[in-house]
Amino acid sequence: MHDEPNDHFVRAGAFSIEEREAVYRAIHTRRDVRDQFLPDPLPEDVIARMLAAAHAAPSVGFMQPWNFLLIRDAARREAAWRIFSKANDEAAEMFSNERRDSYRKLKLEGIRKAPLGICVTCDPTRGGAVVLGRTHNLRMDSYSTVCAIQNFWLAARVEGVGVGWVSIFHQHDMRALLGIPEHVEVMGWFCVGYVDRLYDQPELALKGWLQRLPLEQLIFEEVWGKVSGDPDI
Ligand SMILES: Cc1cc2c(cc1C)N(C[C@H](O)[C@H](O)[C@H](O)COP(=O)(O)O)c1[nH]c(=O)[nH]c(=O)c1N2
Repeated sequence: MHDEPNDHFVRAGAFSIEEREAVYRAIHTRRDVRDQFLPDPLPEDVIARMLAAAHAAPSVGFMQPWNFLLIRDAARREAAWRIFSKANDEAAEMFSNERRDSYRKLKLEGIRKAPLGICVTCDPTRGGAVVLGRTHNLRMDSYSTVCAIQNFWLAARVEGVGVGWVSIFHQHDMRALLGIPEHVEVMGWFCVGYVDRLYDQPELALKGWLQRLPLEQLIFEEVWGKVSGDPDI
């Protein structure tokens, strides 16, 4: 028996080395952007490609529960910022002393600076009363919408567009501002725009809030808690 060298054949469906590197580059250099937005409006074809990427996401039972509300109006973005600001003050109070001071120094949104806001929603009624794959965990609709968001985020990266996820607000405030029906979940407000720079690491790591965990500590073998090299239980 001998091993076939890998580069002598291309696995069905595999990308070329250059394509693979490009995809991994998009994944590893995607960033959450808060403050680096430029005011330039995004061309419609760029927005269309990013939304098409979002819409290509997997979804439970193919229910496609997402909607994308595009908000360009500065006054409405200002109102969204006020909604954020109220919740952000509440959030700061949830941390104790030193951590609260560090929290207050963080910039956690670019709602007014980014020329485009996109509110992504999840409609749990989209697929009818019973949805294939969602029968025993109703949250699968939100998980599906997060897949669409991640696709959007990666597409934005390859377009040179920055995206920042803002989740610090009361659902009912955002629903009221944007006329979103009561039964629809607000997944986030996304600040979208060209950027003057991208950090090479998560901003929260650079600012000393939290660091990336070592991957090897997060991979278990066979049973919860058993990491590679541990003796068999
Ligand atoms: C569900 C969810 C919700 C939020 C976020 C992310 C996700 C997945 N993130 C962005 C988050 O802080 C960021 O992704 C991590 O810090 C890692 O940084 P990079 O995305 O790798 O740059 C985020 N960032 C922020 O400044 N304000 C926010 O309200 C949120 N909310």
